[in-house]
Amino acid sequence: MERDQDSCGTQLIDGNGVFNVEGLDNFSKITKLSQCGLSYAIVAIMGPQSSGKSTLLNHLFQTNFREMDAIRGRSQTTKGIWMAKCVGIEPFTIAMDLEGTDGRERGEDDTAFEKQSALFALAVADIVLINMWCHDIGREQAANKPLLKTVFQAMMRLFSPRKTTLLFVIRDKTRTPLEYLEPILREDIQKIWATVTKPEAHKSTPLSEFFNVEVTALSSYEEKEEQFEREVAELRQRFFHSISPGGLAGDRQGVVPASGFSFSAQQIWKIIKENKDLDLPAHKVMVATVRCEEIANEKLRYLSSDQGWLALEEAVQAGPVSGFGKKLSSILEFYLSEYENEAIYFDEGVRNAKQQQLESRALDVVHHAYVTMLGHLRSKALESFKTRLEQSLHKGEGFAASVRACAQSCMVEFDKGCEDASIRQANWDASKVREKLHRDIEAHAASVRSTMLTEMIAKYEKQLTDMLSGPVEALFEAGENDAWTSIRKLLKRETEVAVSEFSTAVASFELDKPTIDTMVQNLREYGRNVVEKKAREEAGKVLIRMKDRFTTIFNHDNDSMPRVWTGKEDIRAITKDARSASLKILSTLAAIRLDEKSDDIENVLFSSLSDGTVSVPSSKDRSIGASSDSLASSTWKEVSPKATLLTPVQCKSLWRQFKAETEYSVTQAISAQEAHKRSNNWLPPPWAIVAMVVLGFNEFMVLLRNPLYLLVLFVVYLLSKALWVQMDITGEFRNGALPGILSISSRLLPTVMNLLRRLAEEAQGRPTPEAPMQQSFSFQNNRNQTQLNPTSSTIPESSVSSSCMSSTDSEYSSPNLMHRRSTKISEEEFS
Ligand SMILES: Nc1nc2c(ncn2[C@@H]2O[C@H](COP(=O)(O)OP(=O)(O)OP(=O)(O)O)[C@@H](O)[C@H]2O)c(=O)[nH]1
Repeated sequence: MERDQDSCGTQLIDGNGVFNVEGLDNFSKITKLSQCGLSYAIVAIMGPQSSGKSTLLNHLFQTNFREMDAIRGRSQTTKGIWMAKCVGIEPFTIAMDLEGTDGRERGEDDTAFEKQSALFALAVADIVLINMWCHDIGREQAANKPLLKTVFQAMMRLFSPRKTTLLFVIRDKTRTPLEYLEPILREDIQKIWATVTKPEAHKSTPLSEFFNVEVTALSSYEEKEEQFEREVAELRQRFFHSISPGGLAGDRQGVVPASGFSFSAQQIWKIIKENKDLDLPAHKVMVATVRCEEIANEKLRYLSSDQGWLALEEAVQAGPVSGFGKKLSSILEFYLSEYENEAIYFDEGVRNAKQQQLESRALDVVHHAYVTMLGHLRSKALESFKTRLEQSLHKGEGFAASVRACAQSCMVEFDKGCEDASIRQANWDASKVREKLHRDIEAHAASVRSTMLTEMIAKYEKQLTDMLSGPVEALFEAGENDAWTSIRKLLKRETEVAVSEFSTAVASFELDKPTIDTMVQNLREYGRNVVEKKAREEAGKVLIRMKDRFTTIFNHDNDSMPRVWTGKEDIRAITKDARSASLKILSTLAAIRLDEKSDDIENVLFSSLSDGTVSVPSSKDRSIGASSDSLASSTWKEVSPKATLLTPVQCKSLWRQFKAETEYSVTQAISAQEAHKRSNNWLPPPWAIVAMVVLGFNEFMVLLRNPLYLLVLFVVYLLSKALWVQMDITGEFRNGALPGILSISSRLLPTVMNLLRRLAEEAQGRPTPEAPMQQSFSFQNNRNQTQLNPTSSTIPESSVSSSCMSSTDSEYSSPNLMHRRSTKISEEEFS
């Protein structure tokens, strides 16, 4: 039983020729046959039925094949083909017990299975024991002759010699020594070999090329058991290291690796059963193909479920993995070497081809992880570039130099990462990812450069705006003769400063010259535009500027002191000066003069307007002089439309509006002068005073003698004084006696009533409501409304009539003076 367990006896093919696939796989698994590589041997035994084959194998290899019970007589015990592991023999040796030949059980003519099993034994076994009775040697009708013929013919169908060892075991040897028997046997063998029909290629091939022929003789097991045992033990020794050079199967050929034995045996038997020719070399390639494929698939399956690989795959999804290439390489290496170890004994061509396939498929399995890894390396390098560039720029390094240095270090870092991620088994190309990184870096650098340049340009533009806007406005406000000369100088100076600073700053970007030139040109144009814009703004406010200038000059003396109209001032000359200064402002703001080109605007304006031909039409003279025709145009001579701020027509209209709105000031000044003169002459003439003293002497004395009269007189005085103050009698008479009397008469009754009501309310002790204040009409200086839109080619005539007074005009806005607004000043007073 123990022996049976060790040898694992299994029926390989049953009596009906059915191959026991499961049994063979089980046998291979238990005996670990598949791990033997080429280091295994197969010994088969064939011979007549009941010739003691099973007995011999069992004694020789400690197997447990079924033996016939001697007492029951010679009948067939072994059906089909059995196999068992030879116990204690090195290397691994399989013993195959074949069904006996010429058996009565299958009938005389049924030799098909005999031939099939003989062919199978020759195809798979390295050593074939031919069991024969000693007494059959030399006999013409011996049972072994058809057997040998069958063997030799089968060998011809294998296509190639395997150098199988045929060990003739002579059973029940007689006293005739082996030395005499062996030549006879060999002669018999040669004779049979000669009679076998051979293919053309092997017609003259000697037997020795196909077979190693060995002969041994054993004593009868039944009669001389001890001697049999001894001789069997000696024979057993010959099976140790049988496949080594010099061993029984030392020069065997076409061995199928042990892991392919099961499949090979199945296929061989299948071909034999189909009665096809058995091409062993082709079969070997076929077995190699199938087995290598199987091994490769198995390794690929193991790789896909490898814990190390799965962990690495998961880790790389989350981020870059240090030593990625090394780890992956060793995992791949492990499975590829496993394949190599298992497939090493198969056909080299097939093995290598399958190995390449396995490598390629294994690389396909892991490639996505590599791509992910490269993606991480790329984004990491890009982020690193961004950070380093920011730091470098923060330190004040030049832009182009920073980009170069950071890009270089990041590319080096990426290359190192790629090197670390690369695997030994593949020469994967990271150049596309590298190029992408390069492009990303360049795109980022371009974006930063663009932002920085935009900021820098904005900074210098702001600098220009700050340096030009205020001073230009001040120069326009000052209205000096050389305003545009000063503006040109200012623009040139500030533009040069900005351009110089900008050029220094932009140098670190290492831009090409045309680009820098364009930027500088743009900056220059920007400065110019600032001035032009300011000029247009000022042109829009020209009316206000003119009025301000007029008011300033008209209301202040040469020492900038407010003027008091005493009657000594030459209002005509002062008005002319003030209007000239205002006209000068109009001339300055009529056109942009940044190109140092001379123009005739000032002359035209002065000649057309300052002589009084354009003025508020009066009843006396509504005609427009011939010289005003020069302003009936929408363009200035020698000034481009682009540089025109105020067209001649606009200037004319503005001047008319200006004059209309400043007339009031002049009128007020004249009135003030007259009033001043009158106020200095309010006492009656001396003769009237003397007459009053002489004629009123009696009344004066009466008053002195009667204090009641004095009291009444005092009350009358108080009332009169109150009325005087309340009604501003002096003010009312400032514009003449008749208007004064009319005004006082119309207001006298309400004023008296008002005074009485207030006195009554005070007598009752109630808080006195403020007397209704005289409504204050003030002409607010609505500058915004009067701002002129310089882009407009024409000024609506209606705007001329709208009042646009400066702040200083408010002094003329008291209600009692308002009605005088209608007073027309005669043309000769101003012209
Ligand atoms: N004369 C003689 N008989 C033997 C010898 N060895 C075994 N026998 C006997 O021969 C008979 C058949 O033995 P097996 O070993 O079963 O023979 P076999 O060739 O395996 O028989 P099959 O498998 O049926 O073909 C048995 O009764 C054995 O005792 C021997 O050396 N000489």
